[in-house]
Amino acid sequence: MPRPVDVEALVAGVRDGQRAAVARAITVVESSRPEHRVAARELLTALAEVERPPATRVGISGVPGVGKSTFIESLGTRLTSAGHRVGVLAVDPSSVRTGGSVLGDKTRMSALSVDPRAFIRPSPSAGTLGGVARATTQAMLVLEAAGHDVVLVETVGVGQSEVTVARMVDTFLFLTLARTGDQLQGIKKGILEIVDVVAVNKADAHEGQSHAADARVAARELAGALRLVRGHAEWAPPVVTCSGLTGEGVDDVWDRVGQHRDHLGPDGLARKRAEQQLEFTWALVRDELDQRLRSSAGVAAVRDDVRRAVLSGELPAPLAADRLLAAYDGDST
Ligand SMILES: Nc1nc2c(ncn2[C@@H]2O[C@H](COP(=O)(O)OP(=O)(O)OP(=O)(O)O)[C@@H](O)[C@H]2O)c(=O)[nH]1
Repeated sequence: MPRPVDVEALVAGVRDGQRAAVARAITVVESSRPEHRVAARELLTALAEVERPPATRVGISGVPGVGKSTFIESLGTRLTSAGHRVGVLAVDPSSVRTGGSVLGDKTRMSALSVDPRAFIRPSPSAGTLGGVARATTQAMLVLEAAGHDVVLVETVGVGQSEVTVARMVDTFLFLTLARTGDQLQGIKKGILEIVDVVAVNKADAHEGQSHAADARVAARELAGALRLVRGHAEWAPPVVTCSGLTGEGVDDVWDRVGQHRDHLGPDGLARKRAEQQLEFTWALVRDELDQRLRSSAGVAAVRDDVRRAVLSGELPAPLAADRLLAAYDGDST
């Protein structure tokens, strides 16, 4: 039997920043159990009333191996030493498929995971990217109500995960590595359109040689490429170099995040967040519709027939789509 949720006690615990309450509250808001959904709504409504200045929400992305965990460990411990309270969340679309949670792995952030001023939560595996995004957005609200003034959301560049994260944060930071030749190789064009700050990581001595100069060349090339892609946009994303391992340049990266925030200003930030809420609303609706389509009895009844007819060339795709949609509509009316 699941424990019943004492929403009032949970709200009080979260408000006091008690770790156990924060962890439990996140479990409740992430849960898809019907009894939790009711508690989650009550909880989120009550937490929304906790007055806190808006936290700094930063998305951090980069390919596997770019050094995200090491960077977050370095940045996070600097921030907590400076008096901040830091929450780390993760959006890992691969956990949707495997049911496992990879990102936000505490063992890879050994100092931050035992830091009393930090709270790390791995990616939920909530069924779909939309489900993960919903869970993470709500976890972010819990962390903020608990007094975390910085929330870092880590993601890898799989599928739509970067765009999803960019839509839930104030500033999107992309970590990359210096490459010889084409700096853009391996960077999805879409990334350049959504980044606010870029950092060329591992700008240190490794494999027996210094990579700081390569990183600076890479940063210059990337800055040029960004100017081409973004044109004369209001904000020209800065490209800096850093090393999560030695900590060099990490403060500079954070300064750039701060500059981006200053550039938005309080009104810009409020507008951005309001627009994100609207986009998120529709993303949730699309996600839910997709789920309903998959579980529709009407669609299930005609699916095999339609499949056979399309494969044999009997039924053109637009007509096939109409048939599936009619079956779905029949289901929902
Ligand atoms: N030289 C150097 N190596 C680094 C740096 N940051 C991370 N590494 C190394 O790069 C490897 C990957 O680091 P992680 O921090 O686990 O990277 P990640 O991007 O979180 O990795 P994934 O789990 O694969 O997504 C590890 O072997 C780190 O020791 C850095 O700034 N400089």
